Amino acid sequence: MTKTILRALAGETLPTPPIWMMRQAGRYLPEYRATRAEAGDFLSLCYNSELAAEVTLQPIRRYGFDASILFADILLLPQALGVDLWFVTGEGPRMTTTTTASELAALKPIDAIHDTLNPVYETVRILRRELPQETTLIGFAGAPWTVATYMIAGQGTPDQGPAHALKNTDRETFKGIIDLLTDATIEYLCQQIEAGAEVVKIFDSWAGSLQGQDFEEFAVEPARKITAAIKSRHPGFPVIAFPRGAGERYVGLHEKIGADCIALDDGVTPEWAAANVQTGGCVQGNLKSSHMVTGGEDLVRETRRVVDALSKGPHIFNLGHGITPDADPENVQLMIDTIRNG
Ligand SMILES: Cc1c2[nH]c(c1CCC(=O)O)Cc1[nH]c(c(CCC(=O)O)c1C)Cc1[nH]c(c(CCC(=O)O)c1C)Cc1[nH]c(c(C)c1CCC(=O)O)C2
Repeated sequence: MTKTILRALAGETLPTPPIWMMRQAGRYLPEYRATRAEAGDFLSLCYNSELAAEVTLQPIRRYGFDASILFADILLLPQALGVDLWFVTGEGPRMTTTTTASELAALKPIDAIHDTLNPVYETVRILRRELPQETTLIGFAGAPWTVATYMIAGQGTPDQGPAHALKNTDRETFKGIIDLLTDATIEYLCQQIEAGAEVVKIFDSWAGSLQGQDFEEFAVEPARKITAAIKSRHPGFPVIAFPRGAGERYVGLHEKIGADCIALDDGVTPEWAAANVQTGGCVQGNLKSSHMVTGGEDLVRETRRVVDALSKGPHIFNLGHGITPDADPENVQLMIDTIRNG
């Protein structure tokens, strides 16, 4: 029997939506913290295929989610292109910046990325052997714009200011970065697919800060190119696009990007999404992740609200963004019970 997530992605309306959560393998789980300590640090965990597979499996064992997402990070790709990457505890990622034509030219050729990323493909192979038969394996990459915002600033920024500045002052170099990331992402995702990923998701966490034509050119168009290349090499292969913060621009995105599913953040209501986005195909989302911290009746009510609002079309239940380290694991169970038992 076809796995539930693949059925939803193919456009089927299911009586109970399949469930997974962004960042489901993460610091809110004691077993994750233990394995991360064993690995030493976050990046060592990403490149240790056995341990990365182990943390991917932990939330599947604990909760029986319908899908698991490969444990890795969107910033491994720029690292594979030759950028220095490290994580500062309590602050987040840091990397050497790429802001000039010569720095762009000094990056490694796309063919070389697999030397660094091979352990990620090995994680995928291990997972396909070890996941329960009914669990779908999702691979992923960052969208070019979101990855570029980190490469240009050298860190996370509240408003992606440095990337917007480069876009406006040296458009040629900026476009060169986007084009390189687009092509590299295609190769990266295709290797994940060949290793056994059954769906891929493109994370564009900062899509919402692109305005007007920039949104079309640097959020929609790269996602469209990546999706088209994947589907030309692997006909019918399902793709989820997550242009976070798209707001009203979520309308029509299935068609524009060619994706099978559009993932929704919590900036739109599920009722609005049912009327305006789900009409184009499967949607994923969009419970506020703060309910995993606060729990209680609000969690139950809002979970039911998302399920009910999106029940008339293809829907994969998820949060609007990743679960946070302060979430209570019991609230995750309450959410799942609410979805599965009404
Ligand atoms: C912007 C971004 C990154 N990484 C990612 C994004 C896009 C999605 C989003 O907006 O959340 C995506 C990502 N990061 C991670 C995954 C694995 C799959 C999953 O569990 O969803 C995925 C899909 C693991 C991770 N990536 C990171 C962690 C926490 C690592 C740890 O300290 O153990 C995990 C589980 C670290 C990370 N990685 C990144 C940041 C900014 C941080 C630090 C912030 C934080 O600490 O939460 C870059």
